[in-house]
Amino acid sequence: MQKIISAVQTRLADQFTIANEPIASIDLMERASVAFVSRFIEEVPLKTTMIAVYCGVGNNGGDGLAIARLLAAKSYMNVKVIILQHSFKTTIDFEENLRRVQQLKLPVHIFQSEDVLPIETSEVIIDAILGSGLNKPLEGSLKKWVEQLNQQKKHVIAVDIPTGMFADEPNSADSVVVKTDLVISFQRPKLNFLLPESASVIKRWHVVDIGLDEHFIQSCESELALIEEKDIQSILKKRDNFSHKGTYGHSLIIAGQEETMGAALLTAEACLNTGSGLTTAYVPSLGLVALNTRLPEVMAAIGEVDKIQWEKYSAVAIGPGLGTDDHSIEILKSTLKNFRGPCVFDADALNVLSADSSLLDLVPEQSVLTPHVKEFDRLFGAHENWTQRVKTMQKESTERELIIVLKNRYTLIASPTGMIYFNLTGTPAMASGGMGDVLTGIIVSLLAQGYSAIQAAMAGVYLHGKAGNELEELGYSVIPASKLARRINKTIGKVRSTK
Ligand SMILES: NC(=O)C1=CN([C@@H]2O[C@H](COP(=O)(O)OP(=O)(O)OC[C@H]3O[C@@H](n4cnc5c(N)ncnc54)[C@H](OP(=O)(O)O)[C@@H]3O)[C@@H](O)[C@H]2O)[C@H](O)CC1
Ligand SMILES: [K+]
Repeated sequence: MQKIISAVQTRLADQFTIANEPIASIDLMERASVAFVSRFIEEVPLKTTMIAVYCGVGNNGGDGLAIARLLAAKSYMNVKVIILQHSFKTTIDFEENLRRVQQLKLPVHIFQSEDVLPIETSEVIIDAILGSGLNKPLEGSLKKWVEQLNQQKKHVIAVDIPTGMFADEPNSADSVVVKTDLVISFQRPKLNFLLPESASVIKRWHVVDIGLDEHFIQSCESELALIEEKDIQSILKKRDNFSHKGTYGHSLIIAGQEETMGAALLTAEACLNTGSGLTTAYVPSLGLVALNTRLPEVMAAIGEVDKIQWEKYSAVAIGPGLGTDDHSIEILKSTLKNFRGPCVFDADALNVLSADSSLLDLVPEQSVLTPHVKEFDRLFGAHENWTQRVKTMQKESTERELIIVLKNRYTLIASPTGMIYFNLTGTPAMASGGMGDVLTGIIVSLLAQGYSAIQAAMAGVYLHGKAGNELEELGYSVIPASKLARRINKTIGKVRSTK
């Protein structure tokens, strides 16, 4: 698990590393710039590319100057430096790197506040104007310059963070930020890279290790963390000799209506392929033929709700394609009343819960809720931005002792301990109907196999995304959910075998 730290904590990590490694501040800047350049070269391999490095006068600008020098040393022939003198308060490391650049005789153009920037002729712009030191929205000449750069639609690569973007607090909707194709960021992604609002200014981001003290970072107080593969490997148990289907639990999936049987099938198929010992689907009788034909391993439960033998099941998933009519409400109420084991609430189950908060209050502790953003807002109220949603997740999860999985490009998982885990696996190729049903099937299967609710949510979300990444690598530009429901089996095997 990697802690995500704030801009303030990053500065402390920087100072701690300088004092304790020990390393001179200028050498840490050099190390960061070398790390940037090694990734930059992969992105822009052509040495004749015309590159303009836009620098501020703080340490982000200092990085920019060092990067310009390092690129020239790597035989990039057309590197120039533009210094935007937005302030006369330069840093020592900026001054030292300026001296080194001037010795090399690289072209350096300095612009003062009142100056108008000429049209940029370079193909690539490196944005080293401001980094994590941003303490207010861009205004005045800086704002004007950045607006002008954005209009030119160049290939822009930012150093650490796009100029004008806060690392860990929301930018207002009208604030001006450098629009980037790639951000090469230091040591950790910033919180805001992981929230959807960043999409308008960041196409891709990549983190490079600059050797900040990891022990210090991991000991920082932070309730935000990134899930890593090794966390999932330590969760996944191997299937023991002499184990049998009874060892791996019995999942009940309550899903589907006549027109939405596909949701039930996808959930059941994913559940089966994730290793639930037995899987039963409670579906309308009209769905029996489809279920028996498509998934012979899955048993069907049909008929009156009060005939369900709840004690047979180790875990229940309720909601995909269930509808919100009276019958669906009755099934949900019965589940809340009768089932004592772990439960996943998804899709229409969440819609019913949001329409009746007294039912939401009955959701047992340690249940897993898997809303997408609209379902989340229906459950917990409208939000102005994602920073607010992160706070709400944290509050609702700790107060209600629930695991909340807020599905997104980087899915967030809130634990009742107050921690928020971000998952980085997955791909936009997974943005297709039925993907959520598959995730629900994976999570309920893990619950039935005896994993705790937080383990099932974390492993489920990670493996779901990883299966998507693997399919994309196999050439799928869009991934049908059924494809992923079948792939998950292999993904689990691979993650477990690399233990
Ligand atoms: N910590 C690390 O991992 C390392 C970071 N490096 C690089 O350093 C930057 C952070 O550098 P810093 O000098 O702290 O800050 P910036 O360069 O981002 O900003 C410089 C100053 O600009 C002023 N400021 C802030 N907001 C605005 C604004 N909206 N308009 C105008 N000016 C602004 C502010 O000064 P004040 O006097 O106004 O307070 C900033 O201090 C980090 O991103 C990395 O790129 C190291 O090189 C390696 C280690
Ligand atoms: K920057």
